[in-house]
Amino acid sequence: MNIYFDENIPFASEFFAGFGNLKSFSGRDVDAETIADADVLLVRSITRVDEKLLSANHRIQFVGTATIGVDHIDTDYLLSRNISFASAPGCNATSVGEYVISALLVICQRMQANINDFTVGIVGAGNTGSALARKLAALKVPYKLYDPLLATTDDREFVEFSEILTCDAISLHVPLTRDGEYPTFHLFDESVIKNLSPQQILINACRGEVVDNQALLQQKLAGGGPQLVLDVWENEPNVLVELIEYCQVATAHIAGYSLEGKSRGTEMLYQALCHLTGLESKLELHQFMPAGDFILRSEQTPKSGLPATMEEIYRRVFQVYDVRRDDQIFRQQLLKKGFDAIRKNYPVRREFSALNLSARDSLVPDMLKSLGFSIQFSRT
Ligand SMILES: NC(=O)C1=CN([C@@H]2O[C@H](COP(=O)(O)OP(=O)(O)OC[C@H]3O[C@@H](n4cnc5c(N)ncnc54)[C@H](O)[C@@H]3O)[C@@H](O)[C@H]2O)C=CC1
Ligand SMILES: O=C(O)C(=O)[C@H](O)COP(=O)(O)O
Repeated sequence: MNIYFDENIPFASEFFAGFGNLKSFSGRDVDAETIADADVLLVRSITRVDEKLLSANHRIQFVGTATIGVDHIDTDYLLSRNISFASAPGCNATSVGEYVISALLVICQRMQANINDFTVGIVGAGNTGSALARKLAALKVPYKLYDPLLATTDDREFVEFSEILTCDAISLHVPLTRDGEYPTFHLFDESVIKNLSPQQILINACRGEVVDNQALLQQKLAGGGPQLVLDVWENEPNVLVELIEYCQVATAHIAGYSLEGKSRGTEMLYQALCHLTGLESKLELHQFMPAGDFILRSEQTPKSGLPATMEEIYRRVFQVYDVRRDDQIFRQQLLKKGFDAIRKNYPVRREFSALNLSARDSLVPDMLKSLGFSIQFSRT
């Protein structure tokens, strides 16, 4: 069996060597000829899988994407050729939630605001939106959910889109869709954006095309528009460079790039391929995952003035993930190295759960635990 995989899929060799011959490719450059003899194709979000890519291949049985989003896959075409398909729903949802929490704390610190005074509007209440909601709940930050597709079947309380637009921060967690009753392409178009005030925060960590980037830029040039946290951009890798200087946080589509998040995607495809081939699923991610290794550097501690408990939250969140690192890399390296190179060389980032703390070392162990950190509550 020939297994072709994107070179940016972590632990691909560890998980898939048992299935046959492994060959890696560059996700942006792969073409029909390269994968003509693939039985299995494993991609990430930058590879469009469609008739053009698979036209020269008459043997492929399985396509997997180690991502949550599937907007790069022509699933109708796969179905028409009876090719099995799997994605990795939820694999990096925690990572996205932690990205948004880190970004909100950075902005609160800059504004000298208290995160508990914010209400966060979450657009899309699936895996990533819910991961964020759980972390906000842990911090006792009020939030509202908008998801018209879930509203009729889900027990949680939902609000109208218009109510979301009044929130202090709005965080987007929808798939990119162009059809159906609730398409998300340019859900935030000029008419929506122009009604957001400069005091509001707009966070996009789903797909760039959900927000009209030109309309954002025009609002910013006119002196208006919300404060921006942009992880995703229209037309990646060719982003609207002029918009970057207007962002509080700007990053290279890495919200989901924790080592755990990316690797869970690989593990989920392994499980799907085991299922398809009838092979017993013996490998588990924890066999390959290194221990977390965190050193708390003095510059990561927040400025004083916060309540001690909140200071502890800032300290621990930034100890594991400070989004300013990725913002700085993006601003410094985008023009010199390019969008894809920043993503390819992404430094190892762990999730909050990789930091093991003793309850005795913390002022707020319960809150940190609910936020996702590993806390040992010992009796002695
Ligand atoms: N920046 C990054 O690194 C990452 C980005 N993503 C993106 O985030 C998207 C969402 O991920 P998940 O939450 O895991 O997906 P999900 O499928 O679990 O949840 C998406 C939710 O959005 C809702 N939805 C669909 N259309 C909507 C609309 N018009 N208005 C409001 N809600 C709507 C759906 O009903 C669903 O509940 C993915 O499709 C992917 O494109 C995902 C992971 C990482
Ligand atoms: O899972 C998703 O959906 C994402 O957006 C991924 O984090 C994107 O990562 P790449 O597939 O582009 O490496």
